[in-house]
Amino acid sequence: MSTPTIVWFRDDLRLADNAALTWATERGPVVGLYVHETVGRGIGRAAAWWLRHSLDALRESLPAPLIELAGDPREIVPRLARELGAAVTWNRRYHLTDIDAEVKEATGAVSHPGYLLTEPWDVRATPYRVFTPFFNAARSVLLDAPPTPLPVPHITPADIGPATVYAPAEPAWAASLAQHNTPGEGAAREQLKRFIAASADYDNNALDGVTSGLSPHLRFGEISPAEVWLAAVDAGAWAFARQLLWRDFAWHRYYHVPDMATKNVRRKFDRFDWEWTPNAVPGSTDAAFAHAEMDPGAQHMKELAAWQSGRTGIPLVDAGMRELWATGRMHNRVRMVSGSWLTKNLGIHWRHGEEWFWDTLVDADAASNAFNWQWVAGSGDDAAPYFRIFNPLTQAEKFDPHGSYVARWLPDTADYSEPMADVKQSRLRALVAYDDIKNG
Ligand SMILES: Cc1cc2nc3c(=O)[nH]c(=O)nc-3n(C[C@H](O)[C@H](O)[C@H](O)COP(=O)(O)OP(=O)(O)OC[C@H]3O[C@@H](n4cnc5c(N)ncnc54)[C@H](O)[C@@H]3O)c2cc1C
Repeated sequence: MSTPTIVWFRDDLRLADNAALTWATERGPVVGLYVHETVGRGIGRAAAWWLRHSLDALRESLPAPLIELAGDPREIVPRLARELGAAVTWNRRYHLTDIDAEVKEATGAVSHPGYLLTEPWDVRATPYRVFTPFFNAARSVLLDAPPTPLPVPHITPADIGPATVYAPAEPAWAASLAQHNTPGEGAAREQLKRFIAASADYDNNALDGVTSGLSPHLRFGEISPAEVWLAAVDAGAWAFARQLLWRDFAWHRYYHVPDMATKNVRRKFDRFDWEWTPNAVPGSTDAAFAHAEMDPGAQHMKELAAWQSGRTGIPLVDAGMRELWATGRMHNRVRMVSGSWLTKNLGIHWRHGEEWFWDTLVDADAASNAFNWQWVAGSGDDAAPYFRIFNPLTQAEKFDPHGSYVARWLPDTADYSEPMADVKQSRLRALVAYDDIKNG
């Protein structure tokens, strides 16, 4: 039998339109590998839940062994390649690139595109920092040379005996996540089909509007963005297709600004007078927050805890935070409104919000989360201007006019708390804080 090829699965947990898998199949027998990486930022708990089930679905559909190991891929992948006498291939990711470079050097691995519609170095030599020109250029690239998704290949399994499986524990709220989510390639394709049938009604502003619900499927690569893009173009769903390019844009920016999850993109925000700057906390580092060392009695900690648990006294914010906890998802508009409340009205640093979303969103991804938090806070590329502070009361009137979203996630208004901050006063305070840095 010819030498096997290891397909190192990462954010591409699918068989269809998987360039690395197709490439490996054409060479001979295939063995799948997933590494639960212990280097870099650990995956959040809700996303880890999704990942577990997505890997189980992949294992069921992949007609080849799927080895799961935990550790440093720079050690694991070359070792396994040596043991099996195997070649290595993968689909590219746009972060942790130093790790991939080392593994490539050690194994001669071959990489392929497929996580994004466009490569970060392809749309323009000088990367765009503003979305609209990026969108126009990327759309032209995609319309001039439409992507051509690959079919599911005919896979020959490598004969390696029983595959190792590593199964991390489920988070405490997994039962509730399971009620609202179905991970896996089959579910992703079903979801796309359902959405395309309703895509004429796409509206990502109204809180009861139709959206695709595809973000966690795209996050874990259970369906390729190329397949989703072509379905959208076919259906004439342009407003939706435009959102897909926000995803590419966030990843392109993250590729060029890899410390986006910890540092203000617009450095004048380093001087902003946040109530609580993460690296001002004794013992904390950029990589990890030392929550245990903080004073739980401090006002800003109480405020953060109230925001996390949906008890700020602002109905739209609290409904959103409860939706997040119950489902691992949150409507995009409510993400913006609750993020604005935390960073602007409560004056708490955006990294605390980013960290919470990282842990509780099933679609949490390194680029989209950091990019959007900095967008909300005003400190990012093409960000909402700082003085654009969402008023959560008028936002609710406009986008949830019958109150059905709030009623769904916040039915228990009897013991409902008073707002922790006055909407108007806290807005004015935020604007004064911004005045201090705006001309720097
Ligand atoms: C503070 C904040 C944090 C966020 N964190 C994440 C995150 O960790 N992961 C994530 O996938 N999205 C994130 N988003 C973007 C957006 O809220 C979700 O992608 C969207 O709500 C998912 O629902 P949907 O699949 O029904 O979206 P649809 O409206 O159907 O959009 C289709 C797809 O386009 C992409 N998309 C849409 N809006 C955005 C956007 N603003 N930025 C990047 N991609 C976008 C997603 O892949 C989405 O599935 C965040 C937004 C905010 C304001």
